[in-house]
Amino acid sequence: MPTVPVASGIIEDASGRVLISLRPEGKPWPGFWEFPGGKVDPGETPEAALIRELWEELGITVTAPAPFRVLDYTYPERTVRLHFYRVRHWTGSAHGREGQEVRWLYPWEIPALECLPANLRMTAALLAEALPQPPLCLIADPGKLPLPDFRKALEGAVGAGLRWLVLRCKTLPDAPAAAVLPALCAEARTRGVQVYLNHPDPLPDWPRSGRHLTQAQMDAGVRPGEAFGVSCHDAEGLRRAARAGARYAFLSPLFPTRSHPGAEALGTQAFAAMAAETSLPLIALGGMTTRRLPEALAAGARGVAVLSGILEAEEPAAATHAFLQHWNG
Ligand SMILES: Nc1nc2c([nH]c(=O)n2[C@@H]2O[C@H](COP(=O)(O)OP(=O)(O)OP(=O)(O)O)[C@@H](O)[C@H]2O)c(=O)[nH]1
Ligand SMILES: [Mg+2]
Repeated sequence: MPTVPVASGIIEDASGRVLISLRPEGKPWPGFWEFPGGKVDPGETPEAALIRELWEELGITVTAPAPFRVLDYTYPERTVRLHFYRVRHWTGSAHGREGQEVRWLYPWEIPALECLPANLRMTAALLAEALPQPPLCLIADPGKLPLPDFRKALEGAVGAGLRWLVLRCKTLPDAPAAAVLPALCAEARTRGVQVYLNHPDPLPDWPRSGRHLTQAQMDAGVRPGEAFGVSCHDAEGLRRAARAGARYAFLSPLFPTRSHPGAEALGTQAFAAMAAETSLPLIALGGMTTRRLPEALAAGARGVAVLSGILEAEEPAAATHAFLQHWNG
């Protein structure tokens, strides 16, 4: 089966929204959303095809498209090689010139729609860009340590460059903790850390960047506009989180872990298979060590989450630093 080259544009406006369009009746995969574009003609470069297609389909004249990703995907009827470009400069007003519906959406609004299967990984790559950087998440559970030690561990991790915190309270915090934790969240945020709250209650007045939810909490309802991620353990959970509008998913346990000795680890193969079929950026959790971090990323994780590996380390700052070295070099 010959490979069909295709050029598609991730057209992005100044507010960060991207344009997607609905495939019309009469084409393969009608009713699925895609990034506008089309087949590269014989003798044409992908860039020239992109410029031509975006004029034909949207009535815009694109300048300086930037190559972003090249992905191959095999449909039952053909294999396509998708040349994705970032498009930030154009003239004209984009509209469905062929009668197709178009929408401007934030990247995290895309997974809720029915999109071409070849584009799932592309959408995950876009969403991954919006994650805290570096994408190392500390799951900080104040129930695991005496409060002063917890505070010291957090300070150490943030001082070492940690930029992503999930504050996990499995139960309502006791009075001393409840008096301290909101201030810890606020302080972390002033230091550039994104704080996601994982808590039995919505906790409306704690400073936060978003919420981290269990499946049950997600089902109970998400506040419109609030950023959230979800803990998932299988493909069905990932599909539900994507439909609900999650910005990322934890997928666990990737490796065997002391905290859940009974749970069977997914392993890298099952993890990779799920990563290939979700539009959410996956954060690998479970038994994570600095040695295993590259394996997790090779399996398709866009980041990793660590609990005891940092919080219960002798030196939380040194442990954080060791994980971050993977990104900071
Ligand atoms: N335009 C576009 N096509 C995509 C995307 N993802 C993806 O798998 N494809 C596949 O790439 C192939 C070419 O797309 P197309 O139908 O837009 O081609 P075209 O504009 O030249 O249409 P035409 O054949 O009616 O002239 C289709 O098999 C489509 O399923 C995407 O994001 N955008
Ligand atoms: Mg097209």
